[in-house]
Amino acid sequence: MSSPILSLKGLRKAFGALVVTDDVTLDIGANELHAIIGPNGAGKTTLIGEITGELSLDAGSVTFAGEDITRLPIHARALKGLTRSFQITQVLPGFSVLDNVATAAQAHAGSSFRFFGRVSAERALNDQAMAALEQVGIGARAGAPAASLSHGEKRQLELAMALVSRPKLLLLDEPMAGMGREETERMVEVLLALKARYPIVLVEHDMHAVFRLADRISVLVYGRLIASGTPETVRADPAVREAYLGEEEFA
Ligand SMILES: Nc1ncnc2c1ncn2[C@@H]1O[C@H](COP(=O)(O)OP(=O)(O)OP(=O)(O)O)[C@@H](O)[C@H]1O
Repeated sequence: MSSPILSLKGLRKAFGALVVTDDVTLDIGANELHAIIGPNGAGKTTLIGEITGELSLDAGSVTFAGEDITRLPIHARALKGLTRSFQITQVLPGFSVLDNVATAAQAHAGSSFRFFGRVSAERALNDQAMAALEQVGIGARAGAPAASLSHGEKRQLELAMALVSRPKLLLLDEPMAGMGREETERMVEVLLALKARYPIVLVEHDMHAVFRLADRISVLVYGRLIASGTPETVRADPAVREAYLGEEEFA
């Protein structure tokens, strides 16, 4: 692997007596979509929280784009391009889809537009927002109120809001959650296009989606990585098959 965009070394975290991250060491390549799978309660969301800085670690280190960020707070990590989408994004339902994304772009840009006039700054933010909406496949909905979007379109909007923060790595926690077949298929198509532009860490329960998207897969069980490798290796791994006993993707 060329030098990884993200390196996790010996991560450990316990909630009381419950060890939820148990000596996790993992490299995420600069050009890969890396899926993290595992049964309910395995510690996947916790691991994402440790990467973003929402959760503190008991031990271990996190290196991002060559820099040790273990002690950096969440907003400092976000500014460096470590971008989480889903579960924390605030969509403003009364605003249009475009305004939601433009507002997110402005929040990220901070004062960097201060040399522009107000009108050209607004135009630049709107152009950026429109480009992000096109990338996630809902450009045609730009003028609609966010409240009128379907569940699947809302997740696409959240993804567009993540894209305008100029991510160096996208962390996606269950982007297909609550979606029907068609919406899932649309999101898979969006992510297939995005993975050519961004490295992605994907936590997802939908195994069809995972196997279509992932370059590599890591499997967490009770906070421990039991396997990590290409989809073919992971699918054939006896320990993984045991953890996923009965699931058709591993049959
Ligand atoms: N703040 C907390 N305090 C105590 N226990 C917690 C806390 N957050 C998570 N846990 C526990 O840590 C374990 C891992 O939870 P986590 O949500 O990371 O799992 P997960 O793999 O993402 O699960 P799912 O697939 O169901 O979303 C679970 O047993 C959960 O109950």
